[in-house]
Amino acid sequence: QDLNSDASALLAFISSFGLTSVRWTRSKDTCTWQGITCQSGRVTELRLPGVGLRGDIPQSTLGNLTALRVLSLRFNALTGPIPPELGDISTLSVINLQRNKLTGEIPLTILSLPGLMQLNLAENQLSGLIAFDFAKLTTLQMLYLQLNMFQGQLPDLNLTALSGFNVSFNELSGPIPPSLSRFDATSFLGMPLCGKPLPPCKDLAPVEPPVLPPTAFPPHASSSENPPHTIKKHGLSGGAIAGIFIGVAAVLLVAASIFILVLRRPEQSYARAYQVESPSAAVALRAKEAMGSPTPTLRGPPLAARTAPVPVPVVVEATPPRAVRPPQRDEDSGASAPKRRLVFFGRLKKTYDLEDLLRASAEVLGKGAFGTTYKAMLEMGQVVAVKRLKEVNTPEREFRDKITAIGTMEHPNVVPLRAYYYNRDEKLLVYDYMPMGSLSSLLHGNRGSGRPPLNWGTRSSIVLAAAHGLEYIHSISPQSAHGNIKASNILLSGTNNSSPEWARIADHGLAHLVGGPAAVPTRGGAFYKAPEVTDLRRASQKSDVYSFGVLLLELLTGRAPGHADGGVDLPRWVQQEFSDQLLDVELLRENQIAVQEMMRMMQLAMECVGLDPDRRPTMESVVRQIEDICDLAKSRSDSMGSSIDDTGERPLTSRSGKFL
Ligand SMILES: Nc1ncnc2c1ncn2[C@@H]1O[C@H](COP(=O)(O)OP(=O)(O)OP(=O)(O)O)[C@@H](O)[C@H]1O
Repeated sequence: QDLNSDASALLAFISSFGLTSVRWTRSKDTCTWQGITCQSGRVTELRLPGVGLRGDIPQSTLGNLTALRVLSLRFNALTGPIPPELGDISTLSVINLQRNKLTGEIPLTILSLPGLMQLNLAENQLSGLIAFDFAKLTTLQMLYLQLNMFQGQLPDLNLTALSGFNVSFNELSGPIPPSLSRFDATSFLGMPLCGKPLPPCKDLAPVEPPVLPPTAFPPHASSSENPPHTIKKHGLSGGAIAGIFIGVAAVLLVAASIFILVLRRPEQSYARAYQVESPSAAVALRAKEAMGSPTPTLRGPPLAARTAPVPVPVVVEATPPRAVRPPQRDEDSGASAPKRRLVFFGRLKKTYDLEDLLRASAEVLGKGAFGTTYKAMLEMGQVVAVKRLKEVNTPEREFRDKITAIGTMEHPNVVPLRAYYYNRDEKLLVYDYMPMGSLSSLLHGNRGSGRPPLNWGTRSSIVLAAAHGLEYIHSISPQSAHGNIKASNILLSGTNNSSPEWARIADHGLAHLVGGPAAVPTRGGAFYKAPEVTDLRRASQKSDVYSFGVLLLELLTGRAPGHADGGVDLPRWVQQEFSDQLLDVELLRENQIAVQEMMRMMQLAMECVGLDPDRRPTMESVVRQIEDICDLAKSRSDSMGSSIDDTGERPLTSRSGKFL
């Protein structure tokens, strides 16, 4: 077999889909075709992510590509079964069919591939058992099967090379076998599984805490919510109940809380993204989002970033040495070449391009009102945050003008937009990655599980930084407003809170950029919204001030808005009971002077959340007032002349050093 027979197989494959955006023709060298890589005169890689392939994968085509190493047809609309003939391609090391509509079982032939390293079949409609034959794939490094309909129990797969694994949101049940217990809880979400890293299968066994996603969402603020449907209490044996009833109750409580922490986020995320109420409904509807567009997903193991509340690995592609590719760009997604460029802002040297982005390792950080945000790790080591916008109804010209205005903003407390990509089907925004995640996860994440309290000095320095950022946005023009100020849009750049840049505002300008129904707040965003705002696009500077006031109240009370005191909104709750009793328990260790500062800050917050927009202060005034309050703290700490205050914590004003 040779390149000619490879070309025939490829043409037979593509022609079965009828009209596609893929233009392969015999008149050009096969190795220059879109998505094709050759080595030693054979086709070794076939990558056509998100090109709109619709229909069954044809039989007797791909099987003839006998030198193929990488097959990536992710993000298409492929239906029918996975062709068993893939198992005949003994050279295959990467198969990525993520997010299609494939049905049936995984062919056993694939499980005999001698050098398979990455298998990503996530987000399909595959069913059947997860066969014990997986154990034969001794070279397998990544196995992603999440969001399918696999049933039965997990087999004991002693795959020592496996470093990425996810079976979340299938129909599996029973114990997690010991060989898979080294993966964290996020690999097993949404199903009645038990055993490490989830709570043990027997209720009376001691509860081992699962490995929590580092920023698993919170805490006390959400305890009133219904637990996910997978949380089940099992019956207890009679003797044990008699003996240790109280102990068991406590253990169950802890287990349930841990479960809520682990499971709540992904459920929220999927459910929110698909506007449904449960993961299973989300599974059913997710195909809606699956059509046709390339996503920055890529290679390498998913990393557990602190900022990734939902570390669902979206990806996988090649680790094998890549062949030298022809100098073509953007071939993966099939749109016209001239427009397929990242447009960069600012003076920073351009060190990557769209293709690098598409090939980077990616991990979902979360889904918001405007789309999904990914952490992308570029091959050259750089890490960026990529927001993939959904439902942009703004005409191209207007989009480019608005995004340019956002891109030219420059302030130490505003997350810089570095580049964007625009075509009809896909809009990507590239931001600096903020490694410490959001204020929301810092404030609410892992509460009660032993994380150090977030002291007043740290909180006030975040408030001041965010206020500076918002003041800057408002200074651009009288109409310039953020429109979506909330704790998950305040991001932290590192652990050094003495750096003026350490807290920054994200998502600036997006409410105005994205037209249509997407301009609806998410993740509690509604609870930060000023009462006069019905559409985020109509947000004003005064409505930003309102949202900022809610944020202040959140930092002071430690309560996420919308959940305070059984669902009462924060401004009303604080107005009713304005007192230091409302301060976050984590702040109770602070001394009396600090409490006075907090109460001044609470007063300022209440002015910000006044119902009459005209009577709310400007951000300029808010900044001055916060500076006043912080200065008070400074003089107090100076007069104490010690680096450790009488609470045993760092002085309030030492806005320096590490906060954790
Ligand atoms: N530049 C970034 N660096 C690190 N994390 C980020 C970055 N941008 C966003 N994130 C995180 O990614 C997650 C998803 O963000 P995204 O902006 O898509 O949604 P959101 O903030 O939850 O909602 P909304 O779209 O309403 O703002 C959030 O947890 C956010 O803190």
